[in-house]
Amino acid sequence: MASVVVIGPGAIGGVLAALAHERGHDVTLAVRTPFDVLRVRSGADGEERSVPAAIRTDPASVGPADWVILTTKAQDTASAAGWLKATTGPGTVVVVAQNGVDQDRRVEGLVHPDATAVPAVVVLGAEAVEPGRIVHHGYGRLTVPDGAWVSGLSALVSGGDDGVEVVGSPDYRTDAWRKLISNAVANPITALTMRRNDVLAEPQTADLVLGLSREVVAVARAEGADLSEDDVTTLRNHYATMPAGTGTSMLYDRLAGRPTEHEYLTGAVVAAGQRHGVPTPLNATMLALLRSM
Ligand SMILES: NC(=O)C1=CN([C@@H]2O[C@H](COP(=O)(O)OP(=O)(O)OC[C@H]3O[C@@H](n4cnc5c(N)ncnc54)[C@H](OP(=O)(O)O)[C@@H]3O)[C@@H](O)[C@H]2O)C=CC1
Ligand SMILES: CC(C)(CO)C(=O)C(=O)O
Repeated sequence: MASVVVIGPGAIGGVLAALAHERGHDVTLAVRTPFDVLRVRSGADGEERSVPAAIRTDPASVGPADWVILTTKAQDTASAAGWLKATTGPGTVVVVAQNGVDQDRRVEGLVHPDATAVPAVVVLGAEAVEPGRIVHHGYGRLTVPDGAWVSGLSALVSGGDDGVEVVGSPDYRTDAWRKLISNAVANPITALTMRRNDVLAEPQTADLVLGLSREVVAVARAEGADLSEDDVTTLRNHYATMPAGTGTSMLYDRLAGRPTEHEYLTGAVVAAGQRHGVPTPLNATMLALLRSM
């Protein structure tokens, strides 16, 4: 049994915490807005399970753990500094399960110097409908760089009918940028239109989806990621077949009136484009709109 602290058990952290608890691990939830018990539902009509993991609101009440899974929004990482300091020690593996690229750099200087920070690409559809109450809309995969942590992370959250697959990648940079295509397309379009993902498959958004994706691929290639037009095609096919009713984390934030993560998604694309002299006019336009929301 491993000790696991999930910092920010909202949509993603709630699902991962439930899985680790149900697999017999000692799970602590490090929360900002308190709730009585974590509840996770698989699918909008599925059965809701209660997850009696320990809930803590004060970093002084926790100590170093084997695993720390950070699932706050990227812009909230700095506000979790107290938790990261209290829960990490020599040997702690800190999985930064957030969208964007270079997630591990976000915790530099915030974790114990002998802890290991591991970035994770999260492919998992989930929604926090209220603090501590999560709907897992479907699928689940964490992609991390190849390394010793892959089997340990699998033991926390994989297996069974509802487990999350953990994949060790030999080319994590490419995987992170591939995921960022989706986050620079789907997240802004759904958040700005206040529509669920079906908006991405409609004819009036087709040129925008294509143009935004191609800009991200061009920037990603300049960053050393091995992406191509095939990745754009794959994404468009994916949008054509997505289950009805799903949305994006940025849409859920906008619906709930919370700050959005755009600086770490569209903002990261525009900033990298500027570094490499790769034009990103469509992403820059989206960024201006997102900043004005
Ligand atoms: N939801 C999804 O389908 C997907 C999300 N992602 C990515 O995963 C990451 C997590 O997203 P998601 O789970 O949707 O986000 P949520 O907003 O649902 O959850 C984030 C949680 O972090 C908590 N939090 C924020 N700051 C702190 C803090 N200082 N201390 C403790 N808790 C804190 C929030 O608390 P409070 O209740 O107070 O707001 C909230 O419960 C993001 O990077 C997102 O882009 C990736 C793939 C899909
Ligand atoms: C589900 C997905 C892939 C949409 O881009 C996502 O990462 C998010 O909601 O943030």
